[in-house]
Amino acid sequence: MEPIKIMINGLPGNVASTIAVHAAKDPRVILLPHSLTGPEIETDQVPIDTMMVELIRPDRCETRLNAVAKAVGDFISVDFTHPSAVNANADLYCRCHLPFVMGTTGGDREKLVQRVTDSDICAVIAPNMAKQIVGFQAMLEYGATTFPDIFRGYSLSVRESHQAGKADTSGTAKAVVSSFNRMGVEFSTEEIEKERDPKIQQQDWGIPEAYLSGHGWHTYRLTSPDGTVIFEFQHNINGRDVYAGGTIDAICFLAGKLKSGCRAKVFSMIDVLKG
Ligand SMILES: NC(=O)C1=CN([C@@H]2O[C@H](COP(=O)(O)OP(=O)(O)OC[C@H]3O[C@@H](n4cnc5c(N)ncnc54)[C@H](OP(=O)(O)O)[C@@H]3O)[C@@H](O)[C@H]2O)C=CC1
Ligand SMILES: O=C(O)C1=N[C@H](C(=O)O)C[C@H](O)C1
Repeated sequence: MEPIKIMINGLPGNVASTIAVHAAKDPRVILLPHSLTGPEIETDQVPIDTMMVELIRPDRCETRLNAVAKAVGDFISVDFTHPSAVNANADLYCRCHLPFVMGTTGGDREKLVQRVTDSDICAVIAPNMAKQIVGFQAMLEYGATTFPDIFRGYSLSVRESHQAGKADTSGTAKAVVSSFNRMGVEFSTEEIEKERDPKIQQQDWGIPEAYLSGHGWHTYRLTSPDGTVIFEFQHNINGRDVYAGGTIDAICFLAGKLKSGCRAKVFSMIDVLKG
């Protein structure tokens, strides 16, 4: 298969930068030297591997995306930007007929899916690209479908810790809560306990100092009504490298779907893992 051209949006942000460095070395993809960036970014380019990547601020994004598409032909956009940009960026990709992988969390998720199904493109949308976490989510979905109400009456606590700059509540935690809801657990995503204080993260949680600026630790605890039974699920990720493999798999999966003529469809990372 020919390498797939991709644009990684969200540079010089943390996750976009990590994924771009991996992509630049991966023979399955060709990283285009352009990236949509935030309104606050003042530099015009950023080094990734051996290339300089042009940074495109929101006021120029549509003109530049159309110009790049005209110059290089088909490509897949990969979005690790900001929760506040999710719906506007998806709208932009749809208007420009650009299939995309959306790793960014937050925004109006129903509207996001609807926008793609009303368009002539396809997208992979998932709050977590780490394949082992996606596998865990698939197990929970299996449980929810096969044994609905298995945890009815149980109480749930959800605690997540991320770097201080994280703008939203974990999208992964919200997705996991929705599976537990389908297993009969009454719990609202507003009840998710967020930790963003590096001091507490290091002292109370034991998160290594090197990863205070980049981690995603999640603990889900289910307790039976009389307190005699406890289940605890935990996934603790240090750094961001783990998201790169799944993201590049998602790009390849999406390219395959487009080649087979698929349009107006949203896929999850569970679809990618199964595919
Ligand atoms: N699906 C997954 O597996 C994972 C998802 N994520 C998600 O990825 C997202 C990014 O996380 P992270 O890299 O840590 O965040 P950062 O804040 O480090 O980076 C976000 C970048 O996006 C830029 N940005 C803001 N608005 C726009 C816009 N309209 N268009 C393009 N770029 C924009 C920001 O610029 P500025 O500084 O100007 O705001 C910043 O450079 C989050 O939603 C996070 O939850 C993270 C890890 C894994
Ligand atoms: O912002 C992050 O860092 C992460 N965001 C995703 C989320 O909100 O669940 C995935 C992971 O937890 C890291």
